[in-house]
Parts: sequence; C-alpha cells; structure tokens
Amino acid sequence: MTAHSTDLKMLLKDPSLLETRAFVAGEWVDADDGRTFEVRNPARGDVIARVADLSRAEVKRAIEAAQAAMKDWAARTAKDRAKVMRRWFELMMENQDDLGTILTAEQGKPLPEAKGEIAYGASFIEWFGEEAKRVYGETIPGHMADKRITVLRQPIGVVASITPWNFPNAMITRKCGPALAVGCGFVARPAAETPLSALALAVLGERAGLPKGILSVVTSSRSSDIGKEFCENPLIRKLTFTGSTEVGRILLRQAADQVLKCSMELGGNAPFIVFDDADLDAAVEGAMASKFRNNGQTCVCANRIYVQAGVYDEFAKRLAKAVDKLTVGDGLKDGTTTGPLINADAVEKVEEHIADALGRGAQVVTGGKRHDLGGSFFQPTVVTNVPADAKVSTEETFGPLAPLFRFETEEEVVAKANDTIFGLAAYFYARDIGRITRVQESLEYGIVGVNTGIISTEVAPFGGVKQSGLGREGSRHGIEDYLEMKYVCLSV
Ligand SMILES: NC(=O)C1=CN([C@@H]2O[C@H](COP(=O)(O)OP(=O)(O)OC[C@H]3O[C@@H](n4cnc5c(N)ncnc54)[C@H](OP(=O)(O)O)[C@@H]3O)[C@@H](O)[C@H]2O)C=CC1
Ligand SMILES: O=C(O)[C@H](O)CS(=O)(=O)O
Repeated sequence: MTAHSTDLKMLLKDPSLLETRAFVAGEWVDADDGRTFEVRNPARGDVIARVADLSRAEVKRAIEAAQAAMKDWAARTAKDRAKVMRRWFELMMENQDDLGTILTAEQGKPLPEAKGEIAYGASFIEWFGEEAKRVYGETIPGHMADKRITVLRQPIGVVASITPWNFPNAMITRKCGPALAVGCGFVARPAAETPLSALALAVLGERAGLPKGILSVVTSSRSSDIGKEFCENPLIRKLTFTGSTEVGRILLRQAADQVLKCSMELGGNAPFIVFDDADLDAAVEGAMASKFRNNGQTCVCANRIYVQAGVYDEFAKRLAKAVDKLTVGDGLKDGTTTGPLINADAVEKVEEHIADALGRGAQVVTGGKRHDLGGSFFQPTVVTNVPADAKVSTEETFGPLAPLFRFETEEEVVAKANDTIFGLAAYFYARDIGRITRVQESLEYGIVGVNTGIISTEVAPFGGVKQSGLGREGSRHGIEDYLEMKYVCLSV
C-alpha cells in the first residue's frame, strides 16, 4: 500500500476519519479566508491532503468557546467525564488501523509502529480518565481555634497545546488526556507536517461525547502567529509544549509577559552506556530499540553510545550486524522497519553529523549515505571511534545515526554523559548491582533506563531536567500541571 493524494481515503475502513477542516468551537470549519496548506507523504513527497490554514482570529474563537464550554464540563462529576474519556479510548482502539494508516501517511513511520503509537496515545486518555476520579483535596489542622483550613484542587482553565510531528497522536493525548479529564478546555495546534492525526482524534472525541467547544484543533501553517495568540490571550491559563529546546525558549519568553504557566517537553541528547559487565546481546537489542525507533526521530533516542574499552569492538560488530537487518522503505509497505525522515532538513542534519565525525577521524562501519530510494530515506548508520569534540556529542541528531564513543572508567563515562545542557533520558547496561546503583543515582536526567532501551509508558512520569524541559507528563504526577490549588480559610 502507498498513500498517494487520491487514494489515502481508499485505504481507510472509515474514510470520514480523514478530516481536512479544522475543529473550532465544536464545528468543522474552513479558514475564514479559505486558505489551506499542503500535507505531504514523506515517503513519496506527494500531497495527501490540503488542510484549513487558520489565522489568529479563528484561534481566538476556539479559545473563547473552550472558556464557555468549561463551565458545564468542569461542573460534571469526574466519574461522568471519565465515562466520556473511556468511550474516546475505546473508539481510538476500535479505529486503530485507520488512525495508524493516517499517521504513517503523514509522518512516515512503519504502520506497525504507527499503530503502536495509537495504542500508546490512547493509553493516556484511558489513564487520565481514571486518574481524574482520584484528584483529592485536603483538610489541614487550623492554626487558630476558630479557623478551619481546606485545600481545593480545581481545573487550571483553558489549556493551549503545541506539539511536534514525530508523535502526531500521542504527544497530543499526553496533554489533552489530563487536561480534559479534570475539566479544562483544550485548544490543540498540531505541527503543520502532521495535522491529520490530530483531526482524526477530534472526530473520535466528538463521537465519544466531548461537549461542543471543549476541544478544538486549530490547524495552521503559521506556528509563530498561533503561538503568540496562545501566549497573549488572557483566557489561556496554561501552555503545554513539546518540541525543540530552541522553540521552548521562544515560547517561555513570550509566556513571561502574562506569567503564563508552562510545561515544556523539550530536546534531548541521550547517552547510552555499555559497561564491560553488560549482557552484550541485550545491550545491542536495547540500542537498536532506543536509537532506531521512529527512525531516530524521538527526543529519548540514544544520541551518544558509550562503550567500555573491553567490549567496544565486539559490541560495534554486533550492533552493525543488527543494523544491517533493518529494512528501509515506505511505512505502508509490509516488512518495512525504517521509514523516511520527515523532510530534507532532517536528512541534511544527519549528513552534517556524519561528515563532522568522519572529518574528526571517525569511521563508518555501516550505512553513512542517503538511501537508494531517494527522497528523505537514509541508510541506518553506525560510526566508530567518534571523538568527544564531534558535533553529535552536543547536538541532537534526530535521525538514524549511531555514534560509538570508547571509554575506560565508570567515573569518566558518567562525567561525559552528564556533560550536556540536556537532561531528558539516559540508558546504561551493566549487571553489577553496586555499579547500577551508583550510575543510576549519578546520571543527571529525568529518565534513566537500566538494561532497557524503551522507557515510554503512561504510568510513569516522563520529562527532563536542565534544558530538556519543565514538568512531567504521564503517571499520577502528570495531572498536577492541569490543576490549581486553592487554600480556603474558614472562620467559624
Ligand atoms: N521532550 C519531548 O518529549 C520531545 C521533544 N522533541 C524535540 O523537538 C524537536 C523535533 O521536533 P520539531 O517539530 O522539529 O520541533 P520544533 O520545536 O521545531 O516544533 C515543535 C512544534 O512547535 C511549532 N513551532 C515552531 N516554532 C514555533 C514558534 N515560534 N511558536 C509556536 N510554535 C512553534 C512547530 O510548528 P511547525 O512544525 O508547524 O513549524 C511544531 O508544531 C527535537 O529537538 C526533539 O528532541 C520532540 C518530541 C518530544
Ligand atoms: O516525542 C517524543 O520523542 C516522545 O516524547 C518520546 S516517547 O514518549 O514516545 O518515548
């Protein structure tokens, strides 16, 4: 199967899930001025849809509608909101195949991986529908005989969301799940590269019973304009962003004017450390999962692979052998394990990092070039003997490049792993319990995978330290960002 502009609908069991209008205030609308922007299939480069290109005026209407809808939605019981969230979860899973096909068509990841993202995305809707029923307040022993102290937990208000193209479903549900479950209004602006998954999510949310106006999906090619509306509109109480640290800084600066509450899931530079006491086959498996998931386009991908000298050559040989088994191709084609990169810029970033490493003395073990398929396809690549001053040491590649660095001691590698402005995810493989305890405590990261390369789940707090972000998503902690605490002092 391939997704050309005329046949994507033909690939769907329910073609009505392929929506190209924006979802504003409970209505499916074109842009006021009729403008649209193109969505392209990264595997072929052809246009698969033309989507409503909204301006700030339409976004303003969406925000006002969310504010109006919140009154009744927040007044409903958590149990009642949970029923709607549960139905939404069920509809996502019932339509997993179609949602996966739409996601692969616009983002490129292999269909099995896209369907996996749908299940991952749906898990946040399920999880937070349940968590909302456990948002407890508290009473505090009064400080004076005639005072009674209570603490209420209430929805923070209208939430604005800006999300990236690499997980077009799950990055939205990881935010709208908790926000809607506790009673907030939600206005989502998906990446221009991948709006179709967000619109399909809204189709199912409407069918599940979300009240008119409580959720809007404002599609636009003008990300900066929409971001400014989110930061400047006084009805917005919370901005939640997932994307690069560079854009996160821009939004934080803009949000400062209104002292707008922000949560930021930003860039990463994950170290992946293999100690000489590691199970090497397990370490290779973990490195493959962490590095090549979504073709290396995740913020938690292994970005630097440190291997202790005693096992360096053997690990490099086994990793290259595993990489050579990857099958690059169209994500909708059976057997594809590795799709295209999102666009030409992404290809150039990978090439830049490879050229820089080779220029500093590294060697290519496998891959290293654009794929014969052309376009934004790239050969999964392993390079060895990468020096510490290579660009890939400090910059996130966001592509299928596995750079191997050699190290001698535990102290040396922990210092190198921590020597970055980022602090999202880190991984290491070892079996000595003393080493595992020391290293997991010493790594300056929000997430540490020990003898595993995959850490993503709705039940755990996902987020980074340093310049990888602010706040946590998922787990019981992930609901806090969408609640305000109110202290009530009653004089009796
Ligand atoms: N910590 C985490 O969980 C994650 C972090 N990331 C990080 O994001 C990067 C890759 O994603 P990528 O999409 O390229 O990141 P970007 O930061 O470029 O874009 C993220 C989103 O922000 C929008 N955007 C860009 N500029 C502005 C602006 N000035 N104002 C408002 N919105 C804006 C983009 O819209 P448009 O694309 O339409 O311009 C997109 O929707 C990597 O650095 C990766 O590590 C990605 C996913 C998860
Ligand atoms: O966009 C990303 O990189 C995701 O946050 C990674 S994960 O949550 O799918 O692991």
